[in-house]
Amino acid sequence: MGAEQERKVLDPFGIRLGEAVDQHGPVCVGIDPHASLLAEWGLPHSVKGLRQFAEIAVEAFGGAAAIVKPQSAFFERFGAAGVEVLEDVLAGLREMGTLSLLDVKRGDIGSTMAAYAQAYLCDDSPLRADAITVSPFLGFGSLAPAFDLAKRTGRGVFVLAMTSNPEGARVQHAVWEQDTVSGAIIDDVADANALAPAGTFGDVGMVVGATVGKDIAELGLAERIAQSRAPLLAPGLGAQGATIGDIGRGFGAAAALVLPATSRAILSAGPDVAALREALHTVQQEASTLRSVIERDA
Ligand SMILES: O=c1ccn([C@@H]2O[C@H](COP(=O)(O)O)[C@@H](O)[C@H]2O)c(=O)[nH]1
Repeated sequence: MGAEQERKVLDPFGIRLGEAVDQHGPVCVGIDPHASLLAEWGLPHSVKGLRQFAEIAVEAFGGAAAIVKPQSAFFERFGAAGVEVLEDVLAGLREMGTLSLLDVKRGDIGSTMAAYAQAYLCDDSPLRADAITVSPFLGFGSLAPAFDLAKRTGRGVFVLAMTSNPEGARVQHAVWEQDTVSGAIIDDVADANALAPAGTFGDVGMVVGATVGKDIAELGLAERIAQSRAPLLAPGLGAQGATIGDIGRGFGAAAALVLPATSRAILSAGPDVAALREALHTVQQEASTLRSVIERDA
């Protein structure tokens, strides 16, 4: 993408995401360069190995997935040189016209949150992504600087609501003023998306693990999640044990908003680019089948 095109004001994130999902299906594939995957791919555990891994992943997934989610931690662990590779991953996806969701799970007091927002959501930030993950556990209101900047620059923010790990429930299912913490976050996100045009995703998404379908049912949250209009990043497929079928069974009315997300289960098909694309395609077909069933039953 040329500099001229890059300066163009982006359409709202929710609209761009909807178009990408229509084109490629809803699957979000992760770029998580685990030490074990570098070894499996025959790459050295070094910045050079990280770069090769990242270049192969961008080649495989760019232009093939609706949205690609690099996990910042696996780049940060190599220090400044690793972060430089992450910048190049984000630039590579941009050049290929593929949406990026940087998984950084930021959250802090408002004034510091504003600086995090500038780091990832500004048009001229070297680490800019189309969307980032954020943590609401310093209070939902503390995330306002990220929502504001994302809105101004056509970007998105995914708020942790019901995470895929078993430890999350202790905090997220806690009850306060007769509602669960997750329930309150879901309603705050719904308010943030209140002005989204009908029939589109809102610009504020949520993280709701593919593993938590049973909890959604038990806590009676499916309808409230569906009302939020939030695109739902649903990690947990494959390596964490969840299946596309679990989403179909557990998410009820909210299933239509789900972006099933997986990293290791697809990356373990590498380093061959065609094999990575094939692994992605298999998950995309399963997710598309689920989508057709949901649309048929709606
Ligand atoms: O609740 C959450 C939030 C984020 N993640 C992230 O997604 C990927 C999952 O990787 P797999 O290899 O498919 O297990 C990883 O980057 C996590 O940090 C999550 O799993 N759960």
